[in-house]
Amino acid sequence: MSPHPPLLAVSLGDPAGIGPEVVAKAWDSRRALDLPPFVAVGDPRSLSEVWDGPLAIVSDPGEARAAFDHGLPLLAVPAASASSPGQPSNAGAHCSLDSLELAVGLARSGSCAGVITGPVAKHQLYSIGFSHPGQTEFVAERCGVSPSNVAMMLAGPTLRTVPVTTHLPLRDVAAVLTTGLIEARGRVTLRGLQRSFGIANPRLAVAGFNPHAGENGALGREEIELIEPAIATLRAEGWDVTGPHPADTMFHGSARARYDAALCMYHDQALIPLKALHFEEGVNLTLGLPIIRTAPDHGTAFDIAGQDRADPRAMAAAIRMAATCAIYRLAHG
Ligand SMILES: NC(=O)C1=CN([C@@H]2O[C@H](COP(=O)(O)OP(=O)(O)OC[C@H]3O[C@@H](n4cnc5c(N)ncnc54)[C@H](O)[C@@H]3O)[C@@H](O)[C@H]2O)C=CC1
Ligand SMILES: NCC(=O)COP(=O)(O)O
Repeated sequence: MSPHPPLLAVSLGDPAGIGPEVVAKAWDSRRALDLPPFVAVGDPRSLSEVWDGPLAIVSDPGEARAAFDHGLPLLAVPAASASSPGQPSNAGAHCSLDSLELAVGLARSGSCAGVITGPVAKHQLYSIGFSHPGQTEFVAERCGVSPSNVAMMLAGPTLRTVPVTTHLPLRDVAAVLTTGLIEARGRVTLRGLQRSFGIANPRLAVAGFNPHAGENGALGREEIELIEPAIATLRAEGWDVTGPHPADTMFHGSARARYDAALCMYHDQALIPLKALHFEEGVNLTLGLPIIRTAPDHGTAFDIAGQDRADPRAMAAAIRMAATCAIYRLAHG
């Protein structure tokens, strides 16, 4: 890490999930993993339920840097009622949303150099009136960016994927896919590869939608009618874009070596290969924002919460990636 690492904000996510545990374990490993300083944002009880380490309650993020060596700095957002690990509640969902709001605000105001969001349960948030598909779209809205102009990138050591459509029923995907949306996600991805990863001439591989990328129209016409025109436009803008590729053959090792990111048509097309290869260290990164936002690739894992079984490596990778992007942006604008 750089000699002056940036301070980051980390929301704990749902207090009944594994977010508090993986954030605490990441802090425990801060020296071994050379993590930058961060301030956690969330419910103090959710941490003390699962962790015996030292908490440093702070009232201002400015206090966090000095506290970080000796205790996990926490901006407390107490839940209205205590929640037990593995047992989500409305109070916990409200707390996760308030923590997200505060942590995103710290990044937007410049008090922190970026935000890492802990896992939330989408169905819990929907049940308290959350109207965004996920945290990605929430953060975009808070930053004044249209959801179609951001991209959810899942990044691991040998693969980066971006789904064009995110959280919607599979049967609705074809109706939502448009050439304009594919182009927009492709453009955000290509610029993000330049801006956040320092790849001067990024290569984007675009997946088909149907089996065998439509088999020349015999197995579906989305490739011909929607995807090929989007690829042609991006190429005409000068980008290195290939496809549409049959999705089943674009993720093996030698195929992955031919591109910097894969643009996929729907959630599972992008997330299955990433999690199959890199579940333990996968990072979810939102491209196209004025701020830096990352998250671990996993969810709330209510099935193991409170059992000391949660692996903190994806959270640590998300913290590290946010710091790397912040340092890169500081140097290159
Ligand atoms: N960024 C976010 O906020 C995300 C939130 N979710 C939410 O999480 C909830 C649960 O989703 P699932 O599909 O069950 O995915 P999940 O990632 O929570 O769990 C899937 C499986 O992986 C295991 N697992 C997950 N993270 C782990 C870790 N760090 N260490 C060890 N084992 C781990 C779990 O125990 C479970 O068996 C959903 O409500 C979903 O909305 C899911 C993905 C991302
Ligand atoms: N499956 C990825 C995921 O759920 C991440 O969503 P988001 O809350 O970061 O938008």
